Amino acid sequence: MENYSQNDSISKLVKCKFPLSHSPLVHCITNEITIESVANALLYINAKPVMVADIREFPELFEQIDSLFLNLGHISPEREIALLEAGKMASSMRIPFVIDLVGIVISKIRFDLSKELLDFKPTIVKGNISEMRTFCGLSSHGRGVDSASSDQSSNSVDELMNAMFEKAQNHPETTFIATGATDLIVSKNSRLELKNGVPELDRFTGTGDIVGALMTALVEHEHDGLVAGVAAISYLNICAENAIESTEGLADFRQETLNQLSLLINNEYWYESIRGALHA
Ligand SMILES: Nc1ncnc2c1ncn2[C@@H]1O[C@H](COP(=O)(O)OP(=O)(O)OP(=O)(O)O)[C@@H](O)[C@H]1O
Ligand SMILES: Cc1ncsc1CCO
Ligand SMILES: [Mg+2]
Repeated sequence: MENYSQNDSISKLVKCKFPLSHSPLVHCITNEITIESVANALLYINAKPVMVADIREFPELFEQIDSLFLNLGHISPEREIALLEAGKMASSMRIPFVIDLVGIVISKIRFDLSKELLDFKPTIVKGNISEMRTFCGLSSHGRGVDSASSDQSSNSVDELMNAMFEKAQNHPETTFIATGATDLIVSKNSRLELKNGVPELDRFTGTGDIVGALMTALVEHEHDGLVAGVAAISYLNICAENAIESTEGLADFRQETLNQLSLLINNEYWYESIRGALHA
């Protein structure tokens, strides 16, 4: 395994992702708690958000969108129907889409829904480390929508990386991503760890939703979930590293992290700050 210093091969992967060469129209079915932050985060990186949950509009809307974000954060019977219908349509129309496993540790309803959505061959399935452990059938200490520090020990992270790699062998079209102090990005042929970010990212709500939406903006028609995942996580986490330098208090930190989403683009060499390791 390579070390966690700035890593040339990872940097080369993501170099081309920012700034976006066009403004992709990103359809989000997401939770009401963070929906405004998610929409603005997409606008700050020059993508176009559109939040639509009424399935009657899907046939026309799906002719217009470039990618789709399906977030399980606040489900209801109607939302469940919309998530499944959207996954089915994206799959049949070959529109890249991302599933965010928010709160999957809470109930069997969310767990079963995530498995149904997996059948539609998403480009990316992501969650925090505890959520991804539940999804992979491992024990998990997650509470509500947050991950547990006990799931972040190096043994637990190694165990999760192996479980995700096994999943990827059975689902070769999908990239599996677990976020936390260490982020794991796994596809059929690749395993990566990323180490940017600051612990305060776990202290305001919506960072997971935002990073999920950012990767949705970056998936392209060749459905490259791995590169989109690495670029989105690294970009947000380096924004947060910049923000922590100049702020005090969580509300200011939140504001400045979001502000940095629109500013870091101006640094042509932002990707040189990525710390990661690529497993052979
Ligand atoms: N302790 C940490 N150190 C560094 N970066 C972190 C840490 N915890 C989370 N992050 C970063 O914050 C972002 C969100 O990850 P996190 O695992 O908190 O998502 P989540 O729990 O799904 O978020 P949400 O609060 O929206 O539910 C990711 O980019 C991740 O790399
Ligand atoms: C707090 C919370 N509860 C359901 S979704 C959500 C936002 C974080 O994803
Ligand atoms: Mg969190």
